[in-house]
Amino acid sequence: MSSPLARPYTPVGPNLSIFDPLFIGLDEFGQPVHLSLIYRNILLGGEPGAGKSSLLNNVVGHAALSDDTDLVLIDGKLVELGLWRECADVFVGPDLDHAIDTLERLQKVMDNRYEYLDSQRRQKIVRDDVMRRILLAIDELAYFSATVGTKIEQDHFSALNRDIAARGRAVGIVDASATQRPSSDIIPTSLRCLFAWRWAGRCVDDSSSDVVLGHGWTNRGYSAARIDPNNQGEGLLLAEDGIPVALKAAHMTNDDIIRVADYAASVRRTRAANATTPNLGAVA
Ligand SMILES: Nc1ncnc2c1ncn2[C@@H]1O[C@H](COP(=O)(O)OP(=O)(O)OP(=O)(O)O)[C@@H](O)[C@H]1O
Repeated sequence: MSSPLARPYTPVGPNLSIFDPLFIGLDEFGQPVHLSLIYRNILLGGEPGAGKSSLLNNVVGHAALSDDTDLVLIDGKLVELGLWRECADVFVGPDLDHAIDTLERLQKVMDNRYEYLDSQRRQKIVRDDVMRRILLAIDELAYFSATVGTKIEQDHFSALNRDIAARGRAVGIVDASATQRPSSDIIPTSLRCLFAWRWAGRCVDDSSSDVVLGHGWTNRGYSAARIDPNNQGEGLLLAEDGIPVALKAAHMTNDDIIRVADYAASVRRTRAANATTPNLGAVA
């Protein structure tokens, strides 16, 4: 089986699919790096300013231009993903109750989809399935799991996110979570292991880098603490079956994002107006 990193071709939007490879940046030789999101989750970690939100915007941008994908965006800072609000089926700002309510509904969608697959004697959705794919993007994870609300609410949020990351992939739900607090309480091993893709931007120390990439990578010579703090967007990208590769993340300026988001929103409005089939996976 070829590596998901090796897929060479991405069509031009708006006919993108979340099944198509996502262009995510350049490797240390200046070569484009693509990755496949479907059936996988992506975790982004690193110190403030490392470039996580910028990279997450690439992920959301690809999904926004993907005709088969709904967006569920949860943004503790409101402004990191806020430019995609018009494209989103659900947009959650710094509101833990709303975030929990949204994840509970997503969990229900996930359960319904499993019942449907079971009734069809199938294990996972495929490209020509009627079920729409869903991107769940969360920035900043720690805001909801450790900062606001009570411990019970935070744990409930974390449990929901973990369940969706664990069971959502086969039913077309991709979880992309970012945090500037890569510590074991925010990203326990049990959560990290659910993310096939992990990108560590500049980290304050080796142990933070290992929290994102996995224990032992620093000892093998891969630590995001060695990244120049002035080199924003530079990081180490790890696929589940590989070794970390240096990646300079693709970067969209604010104006770029506004242009892409406005275009994607208008395509989505047109599609919704012309829709003839019900949306089986709607979370809105
Ligand atoms: N790939 C990139 N190429 C060039 N510049 C970048 C790149 N990524 C980020 N930057 C620059 O770094 C700044 C901070 O990036 P970003 O907001 O993505 O960091 P962050 O890790 O999300 O920080 P925080 O945790 O504080 O939100 C951006 O405003 C941009 O100027």
